[in-house]
Amino acid sequence: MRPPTSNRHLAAAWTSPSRRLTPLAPPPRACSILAPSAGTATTQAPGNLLTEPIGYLESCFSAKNGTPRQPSICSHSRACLRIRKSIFNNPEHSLMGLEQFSHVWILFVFHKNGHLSCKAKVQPPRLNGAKTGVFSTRSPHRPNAIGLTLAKLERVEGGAVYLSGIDMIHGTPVLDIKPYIADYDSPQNVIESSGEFTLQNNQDKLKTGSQSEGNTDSCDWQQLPGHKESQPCCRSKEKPKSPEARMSGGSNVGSDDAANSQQSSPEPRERAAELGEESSPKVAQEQSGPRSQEESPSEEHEDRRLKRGAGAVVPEGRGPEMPPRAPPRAAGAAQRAVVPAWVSEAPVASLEVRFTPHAEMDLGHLGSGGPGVGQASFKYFQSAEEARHAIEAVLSADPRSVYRRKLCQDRLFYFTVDTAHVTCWFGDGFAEVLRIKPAFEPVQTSKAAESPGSLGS
Ligand SMILES: C[S@@+](CC[C@H](N)C(=O)[O-])C[C@H]1O[C@@H](n2cnc3c(N)ncnc32)[C@H](O)[C@@H]1O
Repeated sequence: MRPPTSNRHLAAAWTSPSRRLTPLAPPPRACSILAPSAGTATTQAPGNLLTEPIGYLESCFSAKNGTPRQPSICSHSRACLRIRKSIFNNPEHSLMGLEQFSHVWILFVFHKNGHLSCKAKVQPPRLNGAKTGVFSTRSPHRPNAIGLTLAKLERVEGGAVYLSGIDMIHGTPVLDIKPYIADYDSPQNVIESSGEFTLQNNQDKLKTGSQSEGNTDSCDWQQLPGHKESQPCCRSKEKPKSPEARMSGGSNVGSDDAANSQQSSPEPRERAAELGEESSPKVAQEQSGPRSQEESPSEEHEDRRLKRGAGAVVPEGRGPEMPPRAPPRAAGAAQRAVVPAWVSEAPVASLEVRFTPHAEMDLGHLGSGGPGVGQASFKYFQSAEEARHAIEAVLSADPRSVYRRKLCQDRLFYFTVDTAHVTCWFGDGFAEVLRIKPAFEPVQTSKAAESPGSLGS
């Protein structure tokens, strides 16, 4: 039976690593991605989406639950991507020069979306139950289940790329890697450069495209009634760094372009960085007043095939729907990345994170491969302290779905990071870690010696 949406195709297609060049059902519009098949001259009919993962991510997060909602939440989260030999006979050739960049964009497939419907409106955790259009969010549940993450490039080794600050789970099919180049990828720097974008055309972009270059961190991805469990959201006590800040502190040398553009980092970008949205062009709403665009009541029941384009309407993020579009921005605004108020002033506070003495002890044992732990130690973290930071970062961002946050407050929450299986509960304004046990099935890396845990800092 043919699944109803291309999303279903996309997610299903990548469940099996052996699957190659999967044609998706022709969508109503032309779209094409050529698969980077080694030496193959690939042709395709318009409307077919042909992709082949360049590799499958080895990540310290084994499941969606507890995985940060954006990469900047947890700087210690690590992963490794090995370029497959079926893509390039000599994978290392394809990575030549990449080590000169400090950050990379990772394009990937949300292959574990689970339920495969795609709604026009979603409920980002940051909105605590309010809805907004899927394209104004970073929800994994989108017409094409493609994710975009800006990760720190720790090092390149042969045909493998070692990353940190990631928000993808183990086994995620990766479609592409691109270097982060601030001059190209940041509105501020686009304007300052003498490249192909001018102030004027950037302003035009902002005016015409103000609806939904999805740069919100939304996460829940709670797709409305019936969908019980969703995924984490992102606010963090751990102060995430902008790409620029991270670059300047990093050991990698950025490109000239990237280096030049590190010097200016407008305040809105810092805020965006906290949301993991640090460097894609932002053309959302200004934080000044809302402007309504009504939608028909029936729209919330429509899936992606039925209707697009109408903006969601939200009274300051408190109503059932999201804030509306902002009025045309002033000329100066084009020089800055802008995000809606509901992103920068989300109603969900970051949490204080506590560890019970028992949990502290567990963590110590796990880090040292101590009693009851067998030979398990961390594969990605370099120390118990690092594991602790990562757990704190994940929890302070309140990884619960809106459903859990509102209706199951007293339930225990579990997640796994690296080899640590964490049990905690949430109280008013805090999360408390109760137990940390070795995960039964620790995240595997293909070679212990090449574990991202051995990354230099
Ligand atoms: C909100 S998305 C954001 C991803 C990316 N930064 C973006 O903006 O497209 C991150 C969440 O997606 C979920 N996730 C990560 N990898 C996934 C995968 N392979 N399949 C399905 N969901 C995934 C995790 O729950 C994680 O918290």
